[in-house]
Amino acid sequence: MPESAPPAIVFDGVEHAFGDRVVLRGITLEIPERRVGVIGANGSGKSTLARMINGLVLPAGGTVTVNGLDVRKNKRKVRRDVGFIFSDPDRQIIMPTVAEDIELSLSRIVSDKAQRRARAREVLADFGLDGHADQPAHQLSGGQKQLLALAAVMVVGPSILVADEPTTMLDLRNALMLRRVFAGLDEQLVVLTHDLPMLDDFDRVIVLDDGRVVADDEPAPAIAFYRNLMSR
Ligand SMILES: Nc1ncnc2c1ncn2[C@@H]1O[C@H](COP(=O)(O)OP(=O)(O)OP(=O)(O)O)[C@@H](O)[C@H]1O
Repeated sequence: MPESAPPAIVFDGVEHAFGDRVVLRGITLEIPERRVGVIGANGSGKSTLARMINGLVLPAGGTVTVNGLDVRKNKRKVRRDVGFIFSDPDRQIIMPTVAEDIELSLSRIVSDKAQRRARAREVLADFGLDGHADQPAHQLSGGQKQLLALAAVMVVGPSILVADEPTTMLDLRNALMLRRVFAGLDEQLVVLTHDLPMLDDFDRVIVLDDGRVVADDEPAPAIAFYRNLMSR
């Protein structure tokens, strides 16, 4: 990213509540870093914060800006720029077969069917799923489904990827595989996770507690702060 580019993600005085429950309290953050982790106790507001980056949740107060665009006013454009991976890939996989799922994503950007089919095969190979193209998607293992969901999101070329607890369903081998895939991505990555070692080589880790940023640092000090907070 050129030094003059504005931070890709900006939260400015963001507040949010669901009914009476206040979930985010005055969040102000500029996030230009490429790999950012967000950690915090259950219910601390991580998912709500992450969903604001692609307009799945709009802030009740303050603004969220992505690639210079106010998310509230540019939801469609921002949705194209921000890929979102849910922790449960079954929420994301739509089509019966693995290849068809990728082809459906591609239909947003490639109009020719034969081109979509060829591109889907390439993408499946990139994500270690070649050989599964014609398999029913529901027959994949949890880790393979996670990879398919990721491939279907990445294939449309988002500039930012937000992943909400991407390793919760994965065994150690697949968690490590996902880490390798993430490490190889050029896109900006925001990961919400309870899998703390995953963040060791990230650029920045943000700690949320009860809707506030309570630490924001390099991984080692931020994770140490969080461990201390949770053991109190
Ligand atoms: N759609 C909703 N309607 C009502 N309350 C909600 C909604 N989404 C989240 N909440 C509440 O907001 C609070 C923060 O939830 P959020 O999912 O952002 O936390 P989190 O830090 O991601 O938690 P976890 O680690 O358990 O996933 C919780 O108390 C939750 O019950």
